[in-house]
Amino acid sequence: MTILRIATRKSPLALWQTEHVAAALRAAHPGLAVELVPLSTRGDEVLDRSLAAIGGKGLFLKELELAMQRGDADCAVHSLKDVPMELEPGFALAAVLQRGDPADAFVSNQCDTLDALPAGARVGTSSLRRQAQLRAQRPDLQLLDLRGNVNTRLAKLDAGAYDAIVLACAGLQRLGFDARIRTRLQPPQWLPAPAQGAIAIECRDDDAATLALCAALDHADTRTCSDAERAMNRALHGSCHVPVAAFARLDGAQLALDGLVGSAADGTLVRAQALGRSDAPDALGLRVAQQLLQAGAGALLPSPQNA
Ligand SMILES: NCc1[nH]cc(CCC(=O)O)c1CC(=O)O
Repeated sequence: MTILRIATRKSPLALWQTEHVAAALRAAHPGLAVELVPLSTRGDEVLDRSLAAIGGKGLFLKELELAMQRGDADCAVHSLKDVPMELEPGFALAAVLQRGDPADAFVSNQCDTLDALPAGARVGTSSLRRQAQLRAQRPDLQLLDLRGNVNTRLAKLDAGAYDAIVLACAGLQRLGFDARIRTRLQPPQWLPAPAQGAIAIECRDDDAATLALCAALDHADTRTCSDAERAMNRALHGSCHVPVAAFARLDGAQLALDGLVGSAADGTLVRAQALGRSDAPDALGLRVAQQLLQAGAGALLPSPQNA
């Protein structure tokens, strides 16, 4: 391979993450030439309708996968939380990099904490998972839609459209906005999206050269935790249509997984937790999914015919 070409979305966060992967690949393979191939995706272009309405998060991957199929790019960089539980046939996750901060962030120009917001305050987020947890903790809040990239969301907060917003700490930190984080909304009380904070590299599953180059960046512990979280979400048929949250942590050979399913409409939360072995993350994910269903989560999930 003469040059490794990495497809990326054009948002500031996507470009940061892809530059980070490019630098890590150059460091792991001295002499390797790495280039970015920035592309527009339908998920970035259509901002006036909800992601669920235009086809879900897979839209962010489609254009990048087409570029890999055409041979215009060798691999693509994604936030792992935006990658559907089932990859398109012919593609594989060549690496999952060491996770950044997995927590959500409470961001406001008025208050330090969610509890300190005045009654009826306006909070922006389009994530059903975040809406459900906000409703559970503060049923009085007015929840408002908020889409766009991280910079756009902060600009809308600063323009006064919201009293507070909830974003991922990892995205804020990567873009140099650490100082905007007023509170880290931490597990196990507040759970992030499955695989939040982890960056993944996708490539064609028959591209042995790219798979081998990217393998150097794979972080075993992050892979283990994100596998457990994604297995739970997969078992619940989770997608961006469903408020599902999960967080796994490793303690030696022991893996602990917290999961929840919620209702964005009324703030009902069903929670489950289990311990398992670090060499069987998928089994633990399945077990927590079953516990959630036994505890009544099925009523909060869309029925298979609507999914
Ligand atoms: N939903 C979009 C998205 N996808 C990944 C991140 C941040 C980085 C990450 O969580 O890995 C964000 C922004 C956010 O949720 O605030």
